[in-house]
Amino acid sequence: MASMKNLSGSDAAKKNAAEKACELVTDGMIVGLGTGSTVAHSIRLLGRWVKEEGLNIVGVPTSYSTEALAIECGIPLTSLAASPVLDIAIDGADQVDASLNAIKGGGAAHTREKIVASSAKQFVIVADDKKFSSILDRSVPTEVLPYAVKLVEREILKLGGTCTVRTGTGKDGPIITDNGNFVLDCAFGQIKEPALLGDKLSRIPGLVEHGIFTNAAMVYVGYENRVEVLRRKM
Ligand SMILES: O=C(CO)[C@H](O)[C@H](O)COP(=O)(O)O
Repeated sequence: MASMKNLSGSDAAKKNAAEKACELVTDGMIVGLGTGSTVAHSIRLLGRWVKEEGLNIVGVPTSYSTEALAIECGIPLTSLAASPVLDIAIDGADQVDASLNAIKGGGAAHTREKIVASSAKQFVIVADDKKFSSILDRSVPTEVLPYAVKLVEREILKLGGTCTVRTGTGKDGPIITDNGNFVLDCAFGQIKEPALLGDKLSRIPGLVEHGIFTNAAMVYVGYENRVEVLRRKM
């Protein structure tokens, strides 16, 4: 079984990071809502603020699961078609380095996550300390048109990587993304130049999107009893 979600990390550390980042959200904002167990803590807290304190925000979800959670939490939603520029996007990550580069896509939502992150004036990552690494070396999730899988596999090999079609969500065969595509997890070993690798992946026909994110303005790293905030150097 090929699956990405093999990270531990304490829920308290995730919650600390996710809730601290909510302090960036103010009245009137359009907020990109990421996907995963860490940012779910942000969504629940924002929902409480909407219900109990009258916080006036609208969210743009990055997946069907986040849409359902946001609705359950009482956060009004809009779409990118109606609200193309977001004030902030908050999302989790699978691995992040000191230069604020990140690997995302453990939940197979990285295509919509990247669209939302890129539509925001400020993209903020929330992660527990286990996700922080001196160098990115996890597999890079890629979303791939089923029609193009063999071509993408060959191109990844040419780039020095190996890839596995992701399975393991309770259905036989490949998992299917919210956009109807496959996920190929691509291992490259240590990624010394994440932006360069990202550019090369973006040029492969049929590869819809990859999980290397290089546009975070801030990363909130949560520990059991504190939060460290990393800011992009200008
Ligand atoms: O990129 C993602 C989904 O595609 C998630 O943000 C990432 O996998 C982190 O998830 P979690 O907070 O559950 O560890």
